Amino acid sequence: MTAPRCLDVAIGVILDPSGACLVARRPRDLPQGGRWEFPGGKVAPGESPARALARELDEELGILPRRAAPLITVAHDYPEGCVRLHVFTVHGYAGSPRGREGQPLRWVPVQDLPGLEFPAANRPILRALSLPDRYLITPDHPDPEAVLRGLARTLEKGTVRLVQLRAPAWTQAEVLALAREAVPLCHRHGARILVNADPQTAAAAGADGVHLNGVRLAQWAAKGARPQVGDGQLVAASVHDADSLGQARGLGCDFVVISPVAPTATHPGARPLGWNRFAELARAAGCPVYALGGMTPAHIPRARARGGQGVAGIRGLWQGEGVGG
Ligand SMILES: Nc1nc2c([nH]c(=O)n2[C@H]2C[C@H](O)[C@@H](COP(=O)(O)OP(=O)(O)OP(=O)(O)O)O2)c(=O)[nH]1
Ligand SMILES: [Mg+2]
Repeated sequence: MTAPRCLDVAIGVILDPSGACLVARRPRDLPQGGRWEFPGGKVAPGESPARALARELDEELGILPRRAAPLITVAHDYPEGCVRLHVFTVHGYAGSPRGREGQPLRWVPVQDLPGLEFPAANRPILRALSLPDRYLITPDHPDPEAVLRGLARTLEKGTVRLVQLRAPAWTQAEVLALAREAVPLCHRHGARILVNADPQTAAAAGADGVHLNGVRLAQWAAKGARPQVGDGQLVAASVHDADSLGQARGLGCDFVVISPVAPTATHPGARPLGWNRFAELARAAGCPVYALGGMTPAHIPRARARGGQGVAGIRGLWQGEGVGG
């Protein structure tokens, strides 16, 4: 038996230059009624999601999108059926939005969106809006001072806002000591930092979340429990195939890193997945995904065009010593 098809829906996250976003309230008598939503609606047979977006924004708001870019695609099972949301950010449009179907509209700063009640399927959309297009992973260097110097130099450039502290060769106590210095350094630069460690170490360091490597991901998946992190804290994971992606989905990870997409000097023996496989896994992820393995900022458009949030990397994003080879 084939699985029932999902209902395809095109959605626009309409942003103004101040960083506010347009939301509408769904009529009470519809599925998910009374909740806030991003304007959009069902993709008609034979229509592309981008065309459906333009038609729906005209029907619902009387505007024509000028600059729309894919943000994320998420599938979600509601009791009444499965929906697949094709989400675009809209940065420019013709006309001025009004609720043509009588629906109340509001402009809300993006950082305040989590305070509104949205349909359950929207959680990954809010996550994607809160995450940057690159995720720096610190190099595996034997000298903690060199890691901190390189991290400071990288953060000073102002392009990195999300960091994974990764020191696989170190003891738990050494990772904690380094994390206690790296966390305030990142926060001073307005960046968030996840520690690749057990959740207690990440919490003890005051980090913004935990990054699960493949082994920890499998352990937590076997327990069937998402690691306990504080409210608003992130849980991320490293994924290499459909099995580990399924584990991350099961734990409700906030985002994942998929690798290796291209050949990488860090793991010279690993067979690259390639961009097509990356795109397939990204579509199935149900959360934002970063491409890792041979990535530089120049690959961000390619990653985004394939459903990714952006790129993750050591060499390609690091501004200090400590990256050999
Ligand atoms: N528009 C929109 N729909 C969402 C969001 N989140 C979410 O789960 N959905 C679901 C609810 C519905 O099952 C489906 C969208 O259907 P819709 O009611 O907007 O469709 P439509 O505009 O074509 O409406 P209609 O012509 O059938 O009245 O997607 C969201 O943020 N915006
Ligand atoms: Mg609609």
